[in-house]
Amino acid sequence: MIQINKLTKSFTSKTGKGFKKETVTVNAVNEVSFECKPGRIFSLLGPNGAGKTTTLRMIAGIINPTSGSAIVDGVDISQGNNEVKKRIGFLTGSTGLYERLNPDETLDFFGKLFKLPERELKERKEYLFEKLGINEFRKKRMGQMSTGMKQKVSIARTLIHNPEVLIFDEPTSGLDVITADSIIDLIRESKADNKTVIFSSHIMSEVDLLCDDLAIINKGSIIYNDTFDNFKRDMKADNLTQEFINRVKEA
Ligand SMILES: Nc1ncnc2c1ncn2[C@@H]1O[C@H](COP(=O)(O)OP(=O)(O)OP(=O)(O)O)[C@@H](O)[C@H]1O
Repeated sequence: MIQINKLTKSFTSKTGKGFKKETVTVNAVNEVSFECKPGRIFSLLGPNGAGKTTTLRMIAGIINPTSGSAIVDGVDISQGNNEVKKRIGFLTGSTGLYERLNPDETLDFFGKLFKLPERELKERKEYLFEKLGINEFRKKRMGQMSTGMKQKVSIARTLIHNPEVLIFDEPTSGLDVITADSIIDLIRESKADNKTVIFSSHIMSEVDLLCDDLAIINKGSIIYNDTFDNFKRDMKADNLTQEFINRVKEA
């Protein structure tokens, strides 16, 4: 379960030189509240720069909110991010991988970091490698892999400790349809295992495949938050993408 209440993030930066130096504040996320339930997939949908990544990074304890609160699997994020990290798997575009390691070594490394017992680590690794089609390149160094291969390994590394809460920031970004499909399949399986899943996207077709609950974020504020069934039922446009565009423009 994820419960967030009035989560807000402002970034302040300095621009210009000498006397012309100015402080600029960007209100990236503005009093955002929503709830993600176990056994359901929650989509955070929004155009570029809407505040999706910033929201997810706060939930994952990577950055501190300016104000507001988030409870992740019973843990308040303000209590420190180590407890939160044990409970979540966070996949983002910048998920780090060591160039010199192969997938086998990578998962061993992260499994040990989470103090997984050896047998559990082995079973989990084999399951994820099979599920994501990593076996054929499990001994290849990360530095020699394609974008899609790296993304698969990033996902396996994110899920190695079998977390209760899965946070995916644009999980299929840059992937071909076959690779994207195996990731969508894994997300569905996590839902069947009663995990809490949240993913961000700006691709409506992907949302259509996975979503149970939907929030649309625009310019840092939530402009829609309901079940996906209700979204489809109340739709005025001919298709989901157009409905999304209309709602963002009308907000
Ligand atoms: N570290 C930062 N410093 C200053 N501004 C930032 C920082 N991170 C994000 N922003 C700003 O906050 C706003 C929201 O950015 P964010 O990355 O959360 O959007 P997004 O919805 O994930 O976009 P995209 O779909 O393009 O990835 C943007 O205006 C962005 O420029």
